[in-house]
Amino acid sequence: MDHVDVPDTDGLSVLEVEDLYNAALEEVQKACDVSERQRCGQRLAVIAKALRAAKRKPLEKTQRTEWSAYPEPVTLPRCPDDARYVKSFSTEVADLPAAQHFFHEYGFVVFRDVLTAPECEATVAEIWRSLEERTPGLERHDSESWSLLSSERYGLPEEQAVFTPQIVANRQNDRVYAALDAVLPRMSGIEDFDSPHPDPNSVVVTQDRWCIYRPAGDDASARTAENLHLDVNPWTYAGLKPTEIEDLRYGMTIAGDHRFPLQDFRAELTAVQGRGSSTGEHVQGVLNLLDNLEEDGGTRVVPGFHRCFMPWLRALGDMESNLAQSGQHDNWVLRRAAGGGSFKFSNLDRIHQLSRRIPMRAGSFLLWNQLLVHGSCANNSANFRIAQFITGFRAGEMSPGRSWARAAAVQRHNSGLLLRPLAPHVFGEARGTEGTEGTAGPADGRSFARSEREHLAVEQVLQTSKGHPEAILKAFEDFHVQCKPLLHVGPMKGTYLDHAVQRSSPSLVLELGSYLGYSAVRIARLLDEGALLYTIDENADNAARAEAVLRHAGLSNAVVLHGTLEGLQSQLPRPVDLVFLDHSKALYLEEIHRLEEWGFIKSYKLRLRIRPLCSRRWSLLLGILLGLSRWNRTISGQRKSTGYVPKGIFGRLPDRRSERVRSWNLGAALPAEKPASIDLRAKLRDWACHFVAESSTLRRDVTEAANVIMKPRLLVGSSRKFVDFMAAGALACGFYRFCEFNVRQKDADAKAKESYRLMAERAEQLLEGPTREEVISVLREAVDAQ
Ligand SMILES: C[S@@+](CC[C@H](N)C(=O)[O-])C[C@H]1O[C@@H](n2cnc3c(N)ncnc32)[C@H](O)[C@@H]1O
Repeated sequence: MDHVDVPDTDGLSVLEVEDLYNAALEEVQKACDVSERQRCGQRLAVIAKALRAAKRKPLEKTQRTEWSAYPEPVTLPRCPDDARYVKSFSTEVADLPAAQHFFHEYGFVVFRDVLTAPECEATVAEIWRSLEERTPGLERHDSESWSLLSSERYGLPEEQAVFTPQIVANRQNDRVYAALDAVLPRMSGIEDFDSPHPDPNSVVVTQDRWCIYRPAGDDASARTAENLHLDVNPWTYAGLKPTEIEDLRYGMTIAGDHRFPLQDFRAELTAVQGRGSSTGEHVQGVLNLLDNLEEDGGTRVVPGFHRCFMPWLRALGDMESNLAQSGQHDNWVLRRAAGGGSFKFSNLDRIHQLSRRIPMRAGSFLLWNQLLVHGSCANNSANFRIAQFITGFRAGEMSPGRSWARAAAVQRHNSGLLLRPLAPHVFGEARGTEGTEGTAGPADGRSFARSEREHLAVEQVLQTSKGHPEAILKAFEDFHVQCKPLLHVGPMKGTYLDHAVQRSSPSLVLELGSYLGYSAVRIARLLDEGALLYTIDENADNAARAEAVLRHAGLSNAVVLHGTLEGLQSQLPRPVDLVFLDHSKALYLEEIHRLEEWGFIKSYKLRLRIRPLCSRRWSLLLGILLGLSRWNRTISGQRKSTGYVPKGIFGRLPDRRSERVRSWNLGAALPAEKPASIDLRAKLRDWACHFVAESSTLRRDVTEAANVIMKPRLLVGSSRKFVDFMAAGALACGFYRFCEFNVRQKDADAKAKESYRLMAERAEQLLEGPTREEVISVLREAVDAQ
């Protein structure tokens, strides 16, 4: 492990450690290579631990004078049939007015029978399963092993949001939705509501986690810490401090730290800015999974605090005088990402006397106004306390950009899980273009399958570029690097496209594959007066987007048509002076024949997209080196190109068919040993002809990772190093697959690891004597033949 420079935090205030933490987090986000990121991540982990320790220091005194701003103590109404529980309401329509009245009065309300007993049991079982998997030795029925359950972190799991089947199902539960809908403030109609959610008043559920308090009885060390707080930065909420909530992209940007891809889901609660009311923009909630009595520990609230929020805040003064000071333990604000924060109350503050525990039955759903001070009490009983957190807000609160990014992120995390009819409301519906990977739910679920990246990209381009072609190109390129990879030709190959246009000064250009209009803008901006570009795309959404982009660029010399060459040929003028084929590689050859046959091209020079990038020799190398080819598979009867799989040196990938997009089984597809019958020479020539330099569509971090491995080899420049290039390519691909499947998606198919092992093995084989010599000789021959 590299040396990690960690500051000494002893004697620092919570605020000072918090500042160190924020700086360290920023460093992780800025780290530009894997090892730096790892080093910064280790440093961050140490500081995070110090911050947790600093926050746990005993609170000693309080000097607050704003007590007069607190609400009057109350006695809460109890359930008529069992006074051990707080009064509750059903989610039946007839019961809702009374529930709403209660909510406005006290700032919280309990809905009963929201989850059925089997749903509670399934959720509890899922939580146990997850705990047992991550805690060796823990067994739910073995009370001896319960000591392995940590009471740190308030009984919360490490991840900031959980995506397991029942947890996700509960987020889409009809009664959960009805309860949230009943108490959230409604939004008035919003013009041009451009959001993946069907309606501004759709209830969006937050992606949260669960908690478990083990029976602690008299064992103080097993109890979770008690606390009272607000999950909002009061000054931001009141508009006295800025919020960056609309900049949240939920881990969808490269800049977003992939180690904390879920932190934005937290920030969306803590960085809320109110719209002038004390109703609270969000409601927070606890879905109670076991009967929970007073002594079992769990949520408590300060009834009525929401109505005192503004006077209390005024009494506090400005935010700067409420930051924790060194050596002083008091009520204080903890600043968090995006201008958000939370407010912690000292253990000596009188507000503790005003708090009330909310005992409730299993299946009940407790909701409270986010402006209500709340927290938890320790479990002193012989029972478990287990609950799922679900909070909600109205979709209309989010700008379209944030809303689309959120829907796409949730879609990614929900991958493969059952989606119900409420999914478009609670998660948003990320629609997108053909050819993107899908995660469609089963028959009863709504389609929630497509990527939204094209939608987001065009939206960003239209918003950020001022209608100048160069600015538009730059906006696409920025989106590709900073947000999500696009399929556009990109600036590097685009330069060669520019040269081709400038060299031939065409009067009529035909482009197959408009996509979002990037290459069309490139071409059209260079055309002479009177010249025309026809660009066609078989995807209607893409054709419309390209049209919008070209209009935004003010390029009236480009005509966008929806359809294929075959369908549109009668409408297209001919002959053309330049054709840019950029639609489907599998179609190139037959389309060229058609173009000839139908009189579009009389004579031609064929330029492979990669060719101008480098000399012939280097293009050959690059093709082999990348060793990447689209792997066609059949999904629902349609051939789709779903990703990049390295073609193994010793075997061709069979056309494997699988319903599960993620189960790329390279390991099984490639034989571990070199088959005796393989014609290596033919194969290498085959590669030389078939390479497709798709680097523009690979993720930036992947190409970067590949470059780190390949660059030193490329610099050598000797033909003997070809094999090293190939081995490096295999390693880079294996590395990518390893990252993609095992780091970004923790629960991904274990076969990915196996495939990485095989790729590494293959790289080794390439470096061995006889194979190496054979490959070198064939490569020389192939280069000479070019
Ligand atoms: C690689 S993208 C084109 C990128 C674009 N030229 C650019 O650089 O901005 C491929 C596009 O071809 C379209 N496409 C695929 N098959 C097609 C076909 N047979 N006819 C027309 N368009 C097709 C897809 O819908 C997609 O939008």
